[in-house]
Amino acid sequence: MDTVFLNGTVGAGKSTIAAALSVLMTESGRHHAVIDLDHIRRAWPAPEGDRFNHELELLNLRDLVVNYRNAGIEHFILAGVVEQATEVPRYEAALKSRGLLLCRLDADGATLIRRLSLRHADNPTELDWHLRRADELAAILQRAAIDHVVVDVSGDAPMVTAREVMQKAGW
Ligand SMILES: Nc1ncnc2c1ncn2[C@@H]1O[C@H](COP(=O)(O)OS(=O)(=O)O)[C@@H](OP(=O)(O)O)[C@H]1O
Ligand SMILES: Nc1ncnc2c1ncn2[C@@H]1O[C@H](COP(=O)(O)OP(=O)(O)O)[C@@H](O)[C@H]1O
Repeated sequence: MDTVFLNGTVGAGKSTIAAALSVLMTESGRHHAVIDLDHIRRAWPAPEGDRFNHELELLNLRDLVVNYRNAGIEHFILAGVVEQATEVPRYEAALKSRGLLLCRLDADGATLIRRLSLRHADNPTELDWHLRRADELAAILQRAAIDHVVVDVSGDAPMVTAREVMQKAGW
């Protein structure tokens, strides 16, 4: 297993847990990289029919991974969204992965509202979009049921969740 893909709805804590995993991997001396997929698909405009710039994200990932692997990186921690099973092998190919754990972070509705309200406190329009998308995407991900493991993140501190994910990945 060389990759953990943190999946989950908007505000579930993907970026936060990715950072916590990085701390644990550093502590145990393992070469790794964190790739926040939101960052490598943030471009405007997005093409018709691909509003989240998914194709550009995959192209960017493939190129980044070449550089990371040349630099000796052996483990990848990704934070992003996978809605469909057909996308998993596309990520594995872009990563040239020897095993990918798709791990969904699941938070209850009240937790999502609390976290998003804090994160978007300065922008009511953005908060409104994220709250709506959080519900919608949570339902899509639950219905799709493609994740290898689902970890509840409603109560725990990020490092506690990160330890649980490390264990599930066998890292
Ligand atoms: N299918 C799918 N693929 C990728 N990303 C998805 C998807 N569905 C929702 N999201 C989440 O949408 C949030 C908004 O992203 P952005 O602010 O970059 O908006 S946009 O891409 O410009 O539309 C951003 O959430 P936050 O990271 O919480 O802001 C994305 O993670
Ligand atoms: N385990 C946690 N406990 C408390 N707050 C958290 C936890 N995980 C995430 N948060 C907070 O919730 C918000 C959303 O987390 P973030 O990592 O940005 O989610 P995502 O990447 O899934 O959109 C952030 O403000 C973050 O600081």
